[in-house]
Amino acid sequence: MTNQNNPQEQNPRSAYKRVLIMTAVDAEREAVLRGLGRAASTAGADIAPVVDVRLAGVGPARAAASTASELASGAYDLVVSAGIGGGFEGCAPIGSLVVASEIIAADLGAETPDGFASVDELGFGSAAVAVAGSLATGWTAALQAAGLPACYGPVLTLSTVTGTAATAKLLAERIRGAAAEAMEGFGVAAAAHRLGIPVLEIRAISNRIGPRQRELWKIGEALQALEEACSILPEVLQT
Ligand SMILES: O=C(O)c1cccc(C(=O)CC[C@H]2O[C@@H](n3cnc4c(=O)[nH]cnc43)[C@H](O)[C@@H]2O)c1
Repeated sequence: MTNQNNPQEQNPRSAYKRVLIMTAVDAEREAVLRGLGRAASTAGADIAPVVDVRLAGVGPARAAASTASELASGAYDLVVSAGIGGGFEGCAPIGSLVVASEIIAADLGAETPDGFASVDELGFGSAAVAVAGSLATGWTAALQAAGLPACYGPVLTLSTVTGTAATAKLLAERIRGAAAEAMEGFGVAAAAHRLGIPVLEIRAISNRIGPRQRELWKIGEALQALEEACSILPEVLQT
């Protein structure tokens, strides 16, 4: 992170001058800030982009509205949806990180007698937003190189946290390779996409997706992983 007074002059070598990170809740925001703070004390921090971390609120609608309002300043050239999330079994264990390869509104569509039909199939736009691909793969590789368990795969956005094995199975079957779910990514991405601003999503896994067992969520572990991931981000943005 750099001083925010004059970003254009302070980071001439970064492709991204000013980055907006949106988190749902304050505990996530604090974890992101701790990670960025660690990055600020490492070599190269003088050319790192300016990063602002703002609250999105919980759920895609709040996230879209909050992100659109932040982006109205015209100051940002990259947006990141960051926070904790649920991990699909066999893909993303608790404490690991998932960098989105695609951000998918998994419940945006219609139930039909033949199963779920997405908005794409219904002819009302797309339920997927593409991410800044090389940045996303670069972040994943940097996380892995730092010894952190990280994978690259579709991250689903849902307005309702999945709470049964049956729904988890349906989602995994419907969205091939689905790695994680959370509640804000598509809202953040929709706001960014509308303005043509590249977007990323990262989720630190606090719980397994399936039967609801809130008492087993490892939020502290996930927030620690989120902090680690964000300590690496400025370096990734400079390469
Ligand atoms: O209680 C706490 O200390 C605390 C700290 C940080 C975050 C929370 C939340 O409950 C945030 C809710 C947030 O988490 C995402 N999330 C996490 N797991 C899932 C999931 O399995 N399915 C969907 N979303 C999940 C989601 O993005 C929420 O906004 C609490």
